Amino acid sequence: MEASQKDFETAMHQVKLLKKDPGNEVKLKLYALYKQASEGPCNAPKPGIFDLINKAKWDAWNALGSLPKETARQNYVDLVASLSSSESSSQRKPGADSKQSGYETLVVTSEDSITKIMFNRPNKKNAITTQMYHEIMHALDAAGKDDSAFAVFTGNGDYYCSGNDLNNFTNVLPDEVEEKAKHFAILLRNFVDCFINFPKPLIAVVNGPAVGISVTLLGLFDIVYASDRATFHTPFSHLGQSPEGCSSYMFPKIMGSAKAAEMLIFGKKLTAREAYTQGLVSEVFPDSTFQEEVWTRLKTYSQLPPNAMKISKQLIRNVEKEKLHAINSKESSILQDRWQSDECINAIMNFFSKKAKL
Ligand SMILES: CCCCC/C=C/C(=O)SCCNC(=O)CCNC(=O)[C@H](O)C(C)(C)COP(=O)(O)OP(=O)(O)OC[C@H]1O[C@@H](n2cnc3c(N)ncnc32)[C@H](O)[C@@H]1OP(=O)(O)O
Repeated sequence: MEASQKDFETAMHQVKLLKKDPGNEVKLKLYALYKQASEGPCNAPKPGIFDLINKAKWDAWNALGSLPKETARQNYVDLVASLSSSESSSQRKPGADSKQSGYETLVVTSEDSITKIMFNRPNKKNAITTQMYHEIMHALDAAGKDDSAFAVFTGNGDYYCSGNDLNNFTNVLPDEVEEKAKHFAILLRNFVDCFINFPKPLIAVVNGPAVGISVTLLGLFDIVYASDRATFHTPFSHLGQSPEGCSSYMFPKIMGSAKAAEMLIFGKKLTAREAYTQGLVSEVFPDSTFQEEVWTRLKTYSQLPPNAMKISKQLIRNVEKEKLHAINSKESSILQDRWQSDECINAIMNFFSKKAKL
Protein backbone atom coordinates (compact mmCIF):
# COMPACT_ATOMS: atom_id res chain seq x y z
CA MET A 1 0.00 0.00 0.00
CA GLU A 2 1.22 3.47 -0.89
CA ALA A 3 1.84 5.79 2.10
CA SER A 4 -1.16 8.05 2.77
CA GLN A 5 -1.11 11.68 3.92
CA LYS A 6 -1.87 10.35 7.39
CA ASP A 7 1.17 8.00 7.26
CA PHE A 8 3.23 11.01 6.21
CA GLU A 9 2.01 13.07 9.15
CA THR A 10 2.63 10.20 11.56
CA ALA A 11 6.17 9.89 10.19
CA MET A 12 6.75 13.64 10.69
CA HIS A 13 5.73 13.17 14.30
CA GLN A 14 7.96 10.06 14.68
CA VAL A 15 10.99 12.03 13.50
CA LYS A 16 10.62 14.31 16.49
CA LEU A 17 10.64 11.27 18.79
CA LEU A 18 13.96 9.88 17.53
CA LYS A 19 16.36 9.63 20.43
CA LYS A 20 19.54 9.49 18.37
CA ASP A 21 20.68 12.25 16.02
CA PRO A 22 20.55 10.52 12.61
CA GLY A 23 23.42 12.64 11.26
CA ASN A 24 23.55 15.44 8.72
CA GLU A 25 23.32 13.27 5.59
CA VAL A 26 20.11 11.60 6.77
CA LYS A 27 18.67 14.90 8.02
CA LEU A 28 19.26 16.42 4.58
CA LYS A 29 17.57 13.42 2.99
CA LEU A 30 14.59 13.80 5.31
CA TYR A 31 14.38 17.50 4.56
CA ALA A 32 14.54 16.95 0.80
CA LEU A 33 11.88 14.23 0.82
CA TYR A 34 9.64 16.30 3.08
CA LYS A 35 9.87 19.30 0.72
CA GLN A 36 9.36 17.16 -2.37
CA ALA A 37 6.37 15.38 -0.82
CA SER A 38 4.72 18.60 0.33
CA GLU A 39 5.72 21.09 -2.38
CA GLY A 40 6.91 19.03 -5.36
CA PRO A 41 10.14 19.65 -7.31
CA CYS A 42 12.54 22.29 -5.98
CA ASN A 43 11.24 25.74 -6.93
CA ALA A 44 13.26 27.90 -4.54
CA PRO A 45 16.07 30.18 -5.74
CA LYS A 46 19.53 28.66 -5.26
CA PRO A 47 21.21 30.09 -2.13
CA GLY A 48 24.61 31.77 -2.46
CA ILE A 49 27.72 29.61 -2.13
CA PHE A 50 28.57 31.00 1.31
CA ASP A 51 25.14 30.18 2.69
CA LEU A 52 26.38 26.65 3.37
CA ILE A 53 23.48 25.17 5.31
CA ASN A 54 20.74 26.47 3.04
CA LYS A 55 22.76 25.49 -0.03
CA ALA A 56 23.15 21.93 1.27
CA LYS A 57 19.39 21.78 1.89
CA TRP A 58 18.62 23.24 -1.53
CA ASP A 59 21.05 20.78 -3.22
CA ALA A 60 19.41 17.84 -1.47
CA TRP A 61 15.92 18.93 -2.50
CA ASN A 62 16.98 19.83 -6.03
CA ALA A 63 18.69 16.44 -6.44
CA LEU A 64 15.30 14.76 -6.23
CA GLY A 65 14.49 16.22 -9.64
CA SER A 66 10.99 15.37 -10.79
CA LEU A 67 10.44 12.59 -8.26
CA PRO A 68 6.64 12.41 -7.85
CA LYS A 69 5.18 13.74 -4.59
CA GLU A 70 3.65 10.33 -3.79
CA THR A 71 7.02 8.56 -4.18
CA ALA A 72 8.73 11.20 -2.04
CA ARG A 73 6.04 10.73 0.61
CA GLN A 74 6.54 6.96 0.49
CA ASN A 75 10.35 7.31 0.68
CA TYR A 76 10.01 9.72 3.60
CA VAL A 77 7.75 7.31 5.48
CA ASP A 78 10.11 4.39 4.68
CA LEU A 79 13.17 6.31 5.80
CA VAL A 80 11.56 7.35 9.09
CA ALA A 81 10.39 3.77 9.62
CA SER A 82 13.91 2.48 9.05
CA LEU A 83 15.35 5.07 11.47
CA SER A 84 12.77 4.22 14.13
CA SER A 85 13.23 0.50 13.64
CA SER A 86 17.02 0.69 13.86
CA GLU A 87 16.63 2.58 17.15
CA SER A 88 14.39 -0.08 18.57
CA SER A 89 16.33 -3.00 17.07
CA SER A 90 17.83 -3.85 20.46
CA GLN A 91 14.31 -4.67 21.70
CA ARG A 92 13.27 -6.50 18.54
CA LYS A 93 12.60 -10.21 18.57
CA PRO A 94 15.00 -12.26 16.44
CA GLY A 95 13.70 -12.90 12.92
CA ALA A 96 11.55 -9.80 12.71
CA ASP A 97 11.89 -7.27 9.84
CA SER A 98 15.12 -5.31 10.06
CA LYS A 99 17.42 -2.81 8.42
CA GLN A 100 20.90 -4.24 8.36
CA SER A 101 23.65 -2.14 9.88
CA GLY A 102 27.19 -1.60 8.67
CA TYR A 103 26.34 -0.05 5.29
CA GLU A 104 27.00 3.60 4.47
CA THR A 105 26.24 3.69 0.77
CA LEU A 106 23.35 1.22 0.74
CA VAL A 107 20.19 0.58 2.69
CA VAL A 108 19.84 -3.17 3.10
CA THR A 109 16.61 -4.49 4.59
CA SER A 110 15.05 -7.89 5.15
CA GLU A 111 11.29 -8.01 5.02
CA ASP A 112 8.73 -10.55 3.81
CA SER A 113 11.54 -13.00 2.88
CA ILE A 114 13.00 -10.39 0.54
CA THR A 115 16.46 -8.87 0.90
CA LYS A 116 16.27 -5.38 -0.54
CA ILE A 117 19.56 -3.72 -1.48
CA MET A 118 19.01 -0.03 -2.18
CA PHE A 119 21.70 2.23 -3.68
CA ASN A 120 21.70 5.14 -1.29
CA ARG A 121 23.59 8.16 -2.65
CA PRO A 122 20.60 10.04 -4.10
CA ASN A 123 22.48 13.36 -4.22
CA LYS A 124 25.02 11.76 -6.56
CA LYS A 125 22.40 9.86 -8.56
CA ASN A 126 23.55 6.71 -6.75
CA ALA A 127 26.93 6.65 -8.53
CA ILE A 128 28.97 3.67 -7.34
CA THR A 129 32.04 4.54 -5.30
CA THR A 130 34.77 2.05 -4.43
CA GLN A 131 33.20 1.74 -1.00
CA MET A 132 29.83 0.99 -2.59
CA TYR A 133 31.33 -1.76 -4.79
CA HIS A 134 32.63 -3.41 -1.63
CA GLU A 135 29.36 -2.96 0.26
CA ILE A 136 27.37 -4.46 -2.63
CA MET A 137 29.66 -7.50 -2.72
CA HIS A 138 29.21 -7.89 1.01
CA ALA A 139 25.42 -7.50 0.81
CA LEU A 140 25.19 -10.05 -2.01
CA ASP A 141 27.29 -12.54 -0.13
CA ALA A 142 25.06 -12.16 2.94
CA ALA A 143 21.83 -12.29 0.88
CA GLY A 144 23.00 -15.51 -0.79
CA LYS A 145 23.32 -17.14 2.61
CA ASP A 146 20.39 -15.65 4.57
CA ASP A 147 16.89 -17.11 4.66
CA SER A 148 15.40 -14.70 2.12
CA ALA A 149 13.75 -16.08 -1.01
CA PHE A 150 15.41 -13.59 -3.34
CA ALA A 151 17.31 -10.31 -3.51
CA VAL A 152 16.08 -7.06 -5.02
CA PHE A 153 18.19 -4.09 -6.12
CA THR A 154 16.68 -0.62 -6.35
CA GLY A 155 17.75 3.02 -6.05
CA ASN A 156 16.92 5.78 -3.58
CA GLY A 157 15.79 9.09 -5.10
CA ASP A 158 15.10 9.91 -8.72
CA TYR A 159 17.80 7.68 -10.24
CA TYR A 160 18.28 3.93 -10.18
CA CYS A 161 22.04 4.42 -10.54
CA SER A 162 24.38 6.58 -12.62
CA GLY A 163 27.02 3.86 -12.90
CA ASN A 164 30.62 4.02 -11.85
CA ASP A 165 31.43 7.12 -9.80
CA LEU A 166 33.88 8.89 -12.08
CA ASN A 167 35.65 10.23 -9.00
CA ASN A 168 37.04 6.71 -8.63
CA PHE A 169 39.39 7.66 -11.44
CA THR A 170 40.38 11.15 -10.28
CA ASN A 171 43.25 12.24 -8.06
CA VAL A 172 45.51 9.60 -9.60
CA LEU A 173 49.10 10.73 -10.17
CA PRO A 174 50.59 9.89 -13.60
CA ASP A 175 52.93 7.25 -12.17
CA GLU A 176 50.01 5.59 -10.33
CA VAL A 177 47.74 5.17 -13.36
CA GLU A 178 48.93 1.68 -14.29
CA GLU A 179 48.67 0.37 -10.74
CA LYS A 180 45.22 1.94 -10.23
CA ALA A 181 43.95 0.48 -13.51
CA LYS A 182 45.11 -2.96 -12.39
CA HIS A 183 43.46 -2.48 -9.01
CA PHE A 184 40.12 -1.47 -10.58
CA ALA A 185 40.23 -4.35 -13.06
CA ILE A 186 40.52 -6.78 -10.13
CA LEU A 187 37.74 -4.97 -8.26
CA LEU A 188 35.49 -5.03 -11.35
CA ARG A 189 36.13 -8.72 -11.97
CA ASN A 190 35.39 -9.68 -8.36
CA PHE A 191 32.31 -7.45 -8.32
CA VAL A 192 30.75 -8.92 -11.46
CA ASP A 193 31.66 -12.45 -10.30
CA CYS A 194 29.38 -11.90 -7.29
CA PHE A 195 26.43 -11.34 -9.65
CA ILE A 196 27.33 -14.35 -11.82
CA ASN A 197 27.55 -16.54 -8.71
CA PHE A 198 24.50 -15.24 -6.86
CA PRO A 199 22.51 -18.40 -6.07
CA LYS A 200 18.97 -17.02 -5.67
CA PRO A 201 16.66 -15.11 -8.00
CA LEU A 202 17.99 -11.59 -8.51
CA ILE A 203 15.50 -8.84 -9.29
CA ALA A 204 16.03 -5.23 -10.32
CA VAL A 205 13.38 -2.63 -9.49
CA VAL A 206 14.56 0.14 -11.80
CA ASN A 207 12.94 3.24 -10.31
CA GLY A 208 14.57 5.79 -12.64
CA PRO A 209 17.40 6.30 -15.13
CA ALA A 210 20.18 3.72 -15.13
CA VAL A 211 23.65 4.33 -16.56
CA GLY A 212 26.79 2.28 -17.26
CA ILE A 213 27.51 -0.72 -15.11
CA SER A 214 24.07 -0.58 -13.48
CA VAL A 215 22.64 -1.28 -16.95
CA THR A 216 25.10 -3.91 -18.12
CA LEU A 217 24.59 -5.95 -14.96
CA LEU A 218 20.88 -6.26 -15.76
CA GLY A 219 21.77 -9.05 -18.20
CA LEU A 220 22.76 -11.09 -15.14
CA PHE A 221 19.49 -10.36 -13.31
CA ASP A 222 16.60 -12.81 -13.53
CA ILE A 223 13.78 -10.26 -13.60
CA VAL A 224 13.87 -6.51 -14.33
CA TYR A 225 10.86 -4.33 -13.46
CA ALA A 226 11.08 -0.75 -14.66
CA SER A 227 9.19 2.47 -14.05
CA ASP A 228 8.20 4.19 -17.29
CA ARG A 229 10.51 7.00 -16.12
CA ALA A 230 13.55 4.70 -16.33
CA THR A 231 16.07 4.95 -19.15
CA PHE A 232 18.98 2.65 -19.98
CA HIS A 233 22.25 4.17 -21.13
CA THR A 234 25.76 2.76 -21.60
CA PRO A 235 27.97 5.66 -22.80
CA PHE A 236 31.16 3.57 -22.97
CA SER A 237 32.53 4.99 -26.23
CA HIS A 238 31.82 8.54 -25.01
CA LEU A 239 34.01 7.72 -22.02
CA GLY A 240 36.73 6.01 -24.04
CA GLN A 241 35.75 2.77 -22.30
CA SER A 242 34.35 -0.61 -23.31
CA PRO A 243 31.52 -2.86 -22.07
CA GLU A 244 31.61 -4.79 -18.80
CA GLY A 245 29.22 -6.80 -16.63
CA CYS A 246 29.27 -9.56 -19.31
CA SER A 247 27.19 -7.27 -21.53
CA SER A 248 29.44 -7.92 -24.54
CA TYR A 249 27.96 -11.41 -24.47
CA MET A 250 24.59 -11.05 -22.70
CA PHE A 251 23.27 -8.02 -24.60
CA PRO A 252 23.64 -9.52 -28.11
CA LYS A 253 22.12 -12.71 -26.70
CA ILE A 254 19.16 -10.85 -25.19
CA MET A 255 18.42 -8.27 -27.90
CA GLY A 256 20.33 -9.41 -30.98
CA SER A 257 23.69 -8.04 -32.10
CA ALA A 258 22.34 -5.06 -34.09
CA LYS A 259 20.42 -3.59 -31.16
CA ALA A 260 23.18 -4.43 -28.66
CA ALA A 261 25.74 -2.65 -30.84
CA GLU A 262 23.67 0.55 -30.89
CA MET A 263 23.69 0.56 -27.10
CA LEU A 264 27.19 -0.68 -26.38
CA ILE A 265 29.11 0.99 -29.22
CA PHE A 266 27.08 4.15 -29.93
CA GLY A 267 25.71 4.63 -26.41
CA LYS A 268 22.10 4.79 -27.60
CA LYS A 269 19.85 5.52 -24.64
CA LEU A 270 16.75 3.30 -24.43
CA THR A 271 13.44 4.24 -22.88
CA ALA A 272 11.87 1.71 -20.55
CA ARG A 273 9.46 0.66 -23.30
CA GLU A 274 12.31 0.14 -25.79
CA ALA A 275 14.25 -1.87 -23.21
CA TYR A 276 11.13 -3.98 -22.72
CA THR A 277 10.69 -4.54 -26.47
CA GLN A 278 14.34 -5.58 -26.68
CA GLY A 279 14.00 -8.09 -23.86
CA LEU A 280 16.20 -6.36 -21.28
CA VAL A 281 13.19 -5.49 -19.10
CA SER A 282 10.51 -7.94 -17.97
CA GLU A 283 7.72 -5.39 -17.47
CA VAL A 284 7.19 -1.62 -17.43
CA PHE A 285 4.86 0.10 -14.94
CA PRO A 286 3.49 3.65 -14.78
CA ASP A 287 5.70 5.60 -12.40
CA SER A 288 2.70 6.71 -10.33
CA THR A 289 1.87 3.12 -9.31
CA PHE A 290 5.31 1.55 -9.80
CA GLN A 291 6.31 1.01 -6.17
CA GLU A 292 2.93 -0.25 -5.05
CA GLU A 293 2.42 -2.64 -7.97
CA VAL A 294 5.93 -4.04 -7.96
CA TRP A 295 6.25 -4.59 -4.22
CA THR A 296 2.79 -6.12 -3.93
CA ARG A 297 3.76 -8.56 -6.64
CA LEU A 298 7.18 -9.33 -5.16
CA LYS A 299 5.67 -9.95 -1.73
CA THR A 300 3.35 -12.53 -3.30
CA TYR A 301 6.23 -14.22 -5.17
CA SER A 302 8.34 -14.29 -2.02
CA GLN A 303 5.85 -16.72 -0.48
CA LEU A 304 6.60 -19.37 -3.14
CA PRO A 305 8.80 -22.26 -1.97
CA PRO A 306 12.30 -20.72 -1.80
CA ASN A 307 14.28 -23.83 -2.65
CA ALA A 308 12.23 -24.46 -5.80
CA MET A 309 12.86 -20.87 -6.94
CA LYS A 310 16.57 -21.17 -6.19
CA ILE A 311 16.91 -24.46 -8.06
CA SER A 312 15.05 -23.09 -11.08
CA LYS A 313 17.27 -20.01 -11.17
CA GLN A 314 20.38 -22.16 -11.03
CA LEU A 315 19.09 -24.46 -13.78
CA ILE A 316 18.52 -21.44 -16.02
CA ARG A 317 21.84 -19.74 -15.26
CA ASN A 318 24.43 -22.38 -14.43
CA VAL A 319 24.80 -23.73 -17.97
CA GLU A 320 26.73 -20.61 -18.89
CA LYS A 321 28.45 -19.82 -15.62
CA GLU A 322 31.99 -20.75 -16.68
CA LYS A 323 31.59 -18.87 -19.93
CA LEU A 324 30.39 -15.78 -18.07
CA HIS A 325 33.40 -15.88 -15.75
CA ALA A 326 35.70 -16.04 -18.78
CA ILE A 327 33.89 -13.11 -20.42
CA ASN A 328 34.06 -11.09 -17.23
CA SER A 329 37.77 -11.72 -16.99
CA LYS A 330 38.33 -10.64 -20.61
CA GLU A 331 36.18 -7.50 -20.31
CA SER A 332 37.98 -6.47 -17.09
CA SER A 333 41.39 -6.92 -18.65
CA ILE A 334 40.43 -4.88 -21.74
CA LEU A 335 39.11 -2.12 -19.46
CA GLN A 336 42.38 -2.15 -17.54
CA ASP A 337 44.04 -0.94 -20.77
CA ARG A 338 41.20 1.45 -21.67
CA TRP A 339 41.47 3.26 -18.32
CA GLN A 340 45.08 4.10 -19.17
CA SER A 341 44.17 5.51 -22.60
CA ASP A 342 44.10 9.22 -23.46
CA GLU A 343 40.53 8.76 -24.77
CA CYS A 344 39.35 7.66 -21.35
CA ILE A 345 41.41 10.09 -19.25
CA ASN A 346 40.26 13.06 -21.37
CA ALA A 347 36.59 12.01 -21.25
CA ILE A 348 36.64 11.83 -17.46
CA MET A 349 38.36 15.21 -17.21
CA ASN A 350 35.70 16.61 -19.52
CA PHE A 351 32.93 15.32 -17.28
CA PHE A 352 34.34 17.09 -14.29
CA SER A 353 35.01 20.28 -16.19
CA LYS A 354 31.28 20.14 -17.01
CA LYS A 355 32.03 20.38 -20.72
CA ALA A 356 30.80 16.99 -21.65
CA LYS A 357 27.94 15.78 -19.48
CA LEU A 358 26.71 12.61 -21.14
C1 LIG B 1 35.35 -0.91 -10.69
C2 LIG B 1 35.27 0.04 -11.85
C3 LIG B 1 34.13 -0.30 -12.77
C4 LIG B 1 34.04 0.59 -13.94
C5 LIG B 1 33.05 0.19 -14.97
C6 LIG B 1 31.86 1.05 -15.00
C7 LIG B 1 31.58 1.87 -16.03
C8 LIG B 1 30.42 2.77 -15.99
O1 LIG B 1 29.54 2.72 -15.18
S1 LIG B 1 30.45 3.94 -17.21
C9 LIG B 1 29.20 5.08 -16.77
C10 LIG B 1 29.69 6.13 -15.80
N1 LIG B 1 28.66 7.09 -15.51
C11 LIG B 1 28.50 8.20 -16.22
O2 LIG B 1 29.18 8.47 -17.17
C12 LIG B 1 27.43 9.13 -15.75
C13 LIG B 1 28.01 10.46 -15.40
N2 LIG B 1 26.97 11.36 -14.92
C14 LIG B 1 26.18 12.07 -15.75
O3 LIG B 1 26.31 12.02 -16.94
C15 LIG B 1 25.15 12.95 -15.10
O4 LIG B 1 25.54 13.24 -13.78
C16 LIG B 1 23.74 12.28 -15.06
C17 LIG B 1 23.19 12.19 -16.49
C18 LIG B 1 23.80 10.91 -14.43
C19 LIG B 1 22.76 13.16 -14.23
O5 LIG B 1 22.78 14.47 -14.75
P1 LIG B 1 21.99 15.62 -13.97
O6 LIG B 1 20.58 15.23 -13.77
O7 LIG B 1 22.27 16.88 -14.70
O8 LIG B 1 22.62 15.65 -12.52
P2 LIG B 1 24.09 16.09 -12.12
O9 LIG B 1 25.06 15.79 -13.21
O10 LIG B 1 24.07 17.47 -11.58
O11 LIG B 1 24.39 15.03 -10.95
C20 LIG B 1 24.15 15.32 -9.58
C21 LIG B 1 25.45 15.10 -8.84
O12 LIG B 1 25.83 13.74 -8.97
C22 LIG B 1 27.13 13.65 -9.52
N3 LIG B 1 27.23 12.44 -10.34
C23 LIG B 1 26.23 11.86 -11.03
N4 LIG B 1 26.70 10.76 -11.63
C24 LIG B 1 28.00 10.66 -11.34
C25 LIG B 1 29.02 9.71 -11.66
N5 LIG B 1 28.76 8.63 -12.41
N6 LIG B 1 30.23 9.92 -11.17
C26 LIG B 1 30.52 10.97 -10.39
N7 LIG B 1 29.60 11.90 -10.02
C27 LIG B 1 28.35 11.73 -10.50
C28 LIG B 1 27.29 14.91 -10.34
O13 LIG B 1 28.65 15.19 -10.55
C29 LIG B 1 26.60 15.91 -9.43
O14 LIG B 1 27.48 16.18 -8.37
P3 LIG B 1 27.60 17.67 -7.77
O15 LIG B 1 28.00 18.53 -8.93
O16 LIG B 1 28.64 17.57 -6.71
O17 LIG B 1 26.23 18.00 -7.25
